[in-house]
Amino acid sequence: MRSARILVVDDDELNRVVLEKTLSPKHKVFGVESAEAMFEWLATNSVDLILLDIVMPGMDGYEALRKLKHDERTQPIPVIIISANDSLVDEAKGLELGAMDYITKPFGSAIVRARVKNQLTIKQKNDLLEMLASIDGLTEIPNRRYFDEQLSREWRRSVRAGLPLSVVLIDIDFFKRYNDHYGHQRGDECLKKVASTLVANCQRGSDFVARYGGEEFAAVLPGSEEGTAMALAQKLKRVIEELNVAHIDSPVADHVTISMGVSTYPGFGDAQSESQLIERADKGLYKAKQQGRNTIVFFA
Ligand SMILES: Nc1nc2c(ncn2[C@@H]2O[C@H](COP(=O)(O)OP(=O)(O)OP(=O)(O)O)[C@@H](O)[C@H]2O)c(=O)[nH]1
Repeated sequence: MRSARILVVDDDELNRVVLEKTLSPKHKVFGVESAEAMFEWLATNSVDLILLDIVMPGMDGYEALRKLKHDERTQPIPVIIISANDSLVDEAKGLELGAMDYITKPFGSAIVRARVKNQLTIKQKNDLLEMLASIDGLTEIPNRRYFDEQLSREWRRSVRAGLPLSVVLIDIDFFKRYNDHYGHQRGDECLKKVASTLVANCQRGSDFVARYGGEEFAAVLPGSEEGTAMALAQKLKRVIEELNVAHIDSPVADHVTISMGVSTYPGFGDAQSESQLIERADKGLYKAKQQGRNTIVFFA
């Protein structure tokens, strides 16, 4: 098992030190003395597992657990309660609130190590499943499911922070003709090449590209306004042309080209939801197709 990042939340310094000794050096262990300090720490740090005490001054462990499980950013972090409260009622309450395990104090080092190992194994498997469920099988880039989830997250973040968010819908021109002419297998190869080229050229900050549908891709550009999004779309158009993948049956060029629709929030006719943002990019893409393909249209 790889080394994990573990956060110990306990007001008793001795407990923190003992747990750190128990789990180091195999794992990187951090300690904070209160639930409030935990949330502060989590705002800027990532962690694989939390060991949480219940009775603490200020916010208690149950309240902290409830809060952790209510926030989509901290909800997936497994929590093991380590508490001197040894009644079945306490244990049941902790598990019902979403803790993965409950260890009573005084604890034995071997038990702590074994239970931590179990939870980390489960987390690793869950992370792998989550990753596999988010990847498109053919192109090995993020799939539609990942796109929908992330766009929705980025949308909320942009609205909250008052920051722009752009979407680019990308469609390979005359791809049916490509398949018909070169065969489905070459079609698959072409999709893979286009996908990896789009991804390689869309790496800034939290930008990402996903496979949106058959021969459609979508780029999400958090923090980018119209000008930046259009500049990126121009670049994507150029790099796909530069791939120079032969497409002799295409009426627009002798190589593979793409058409794009771009939309930005906030725009002139402000989108009220992420689906409206996509709708507008889709209208842009439709216009780009109408205008003869191998082109980009911004839709406000
Ligand atoms: N090889 C391959 N082809 C696919 C895959 N997914 C979708 N397609 C094909 O993509 C083609 C899309 O065709 P259309 O929607 O008519 O679009 P188009 O031919 O690109 O035409 P325009 O978009 O109008 O330029 C269809 O022939 C699909 O069979 C895939 O995974 N592999």
